[in-house]
Amino acid sequence: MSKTTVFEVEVMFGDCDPAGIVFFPNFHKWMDAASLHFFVQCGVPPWRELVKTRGIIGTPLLEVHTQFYKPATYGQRLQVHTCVQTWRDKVFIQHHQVRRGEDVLCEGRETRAFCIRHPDDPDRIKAIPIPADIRAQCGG
Ligand SMILES: CC(C)(COP(=O)(O)OP(=O)(O)OC[C@H]1O[C@@H](n2cnc3c(N)ncnc32)[C@H](O)[C@@H]1OP(=O)(O)O)[C@@H](O)C(=O)NCCC(=O)NCCSC(=O)c1ccc(O)cc1
Repeated sequence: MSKTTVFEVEVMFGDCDPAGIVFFPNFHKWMDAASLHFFVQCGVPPWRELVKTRGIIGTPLLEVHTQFYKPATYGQRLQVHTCVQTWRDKVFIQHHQVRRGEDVLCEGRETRAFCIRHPDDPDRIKAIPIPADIRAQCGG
């Protein structure tokens, strides 16, 4: 079963719209930060190391689905609970639940892939089969 990690966020005034509620792209920014935090917490080296040792540039996003249930505002502390819901051959679905204590504010499901630079074209990237050792580190 996948590990679950928790990434803490303190909402700042500048994260909010004029009505004082968090502007939605910020939830996606925090989910992306929580995604990398998940792998680092599982013992996977950060991408700047993996690119040098294995050519892996990171886990770009292929698809995202998010539902928003309750708003948040500045001065609040949020927790992003992250796990990998599904592992396929080349892609995985990472699930993020953004909570304020017991309250669930929103949930996102991101489809991501481990990618390298395309061997034939430096402007493109290419998904690789999910490395078995990384999957095992994440409890997959
Ligand atoms: C990811 C790709 C390289 C995959 O292309 P290919 O290498 O040719 O892969 P394939 O077409 O063989 O597909 C591989 C798998 O991906 C799946 N796939 C491919 N595209 C998609 C999309 N768009 N949605 C869902 N699933 C997809 C496909 O179904 C295959 O799944 P399995 O059958 O289960 O294996 C290419 O689709 C691409 O370049 N997409 C654009 C990625 C992008 O620009 N994302 C947004 C910005 S990057 C970003 O936000 C980021 C975050 C974190 C980081 O660490 C790095 C970057």
